[in-house]
Amino acid sequence: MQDRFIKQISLLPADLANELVPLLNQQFSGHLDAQQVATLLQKTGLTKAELMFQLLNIAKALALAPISHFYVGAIAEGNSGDIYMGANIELPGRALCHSVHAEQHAISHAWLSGESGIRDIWINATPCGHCRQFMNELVDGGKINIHLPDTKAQTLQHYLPNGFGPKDLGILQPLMQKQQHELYCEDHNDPLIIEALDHASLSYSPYSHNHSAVVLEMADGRTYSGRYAENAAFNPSMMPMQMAIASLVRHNQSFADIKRALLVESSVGELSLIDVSSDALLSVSAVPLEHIVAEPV
Ligand SMILES: O=c1ccn([C@H]2C[C@H](O)[C@@H](CO)O2)c(=O)[nH]1
Ligand SMILES: [Zn+2]
Repeated sequence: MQDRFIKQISLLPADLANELVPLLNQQFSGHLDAQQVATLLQKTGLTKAELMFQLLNIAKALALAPISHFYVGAIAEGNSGDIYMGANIELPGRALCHSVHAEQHAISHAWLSGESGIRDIWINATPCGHCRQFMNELVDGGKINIHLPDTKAQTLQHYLPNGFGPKDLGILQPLMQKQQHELYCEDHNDPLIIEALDHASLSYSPYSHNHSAVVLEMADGRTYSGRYAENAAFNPSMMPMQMAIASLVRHNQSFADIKRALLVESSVGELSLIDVSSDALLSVSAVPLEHIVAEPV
């Protein structure tokens, strides 16, 4: 089991802890498939709600909060029934606007894993206004059930009445609906570029058209990617660098092992993420940010 879960696992009921220990192996990165969840329910006799609130203790352990020391965990259930954990991530020494909220982290985790929508989300603290707005960008966002400790589950619509969302800007294909914005670049031989182009084509940037993605490559050759996810209210948008860093943290990798970092963005966007991405990267690594501007196919 990974060291980061040792303290949290001791807070769980013994039979759940016994079932979880083998799952929290070195490969664990906050994902449990529907079958694993069903097995945990069956082996422990817990209700779904009881299990999810217990699992938030594990999700919380994925946090990186050097500024607030306040640990938030979230678990998003995708349409497939698989569950995706996330936790808040604060970038050391950087502006607070670089932070990733637990809800954004869990949702981006589900999106990167190929989910087409979120049905339910469990959070150990009430979602802030920024997260309510972020969730309102999702397919059927208003219908997502929000589960908080000691509170009746309510929809996002309840927590964000009269919400502003993509429809207000004429966007009818919201976040997590399949995007396809193929990009082209001369260099076909660099696997990092190919991976970044693939993710950029799946990015969600209906407002600026800056289809973009970041890939971080580690010393052992593993890669962690992030796609740009815009928001109708602009400021709650999630940057591709933050999404890639969140993925790296979830996989229990060390920033010191980042060997290459690449940002690919579309030439037709109204803006560039180069400076904001470099600033975020610099907080965790001295590796220079490689930058490619790609043409739409
Ligand atoms: O809805 C919320 C509210 C706060 N936080 C995080 C952000 C920051 O890291 C810390 C303090 O606000 O808690 C979340 O993750 N979700
Ligand atoms: Zn929030």
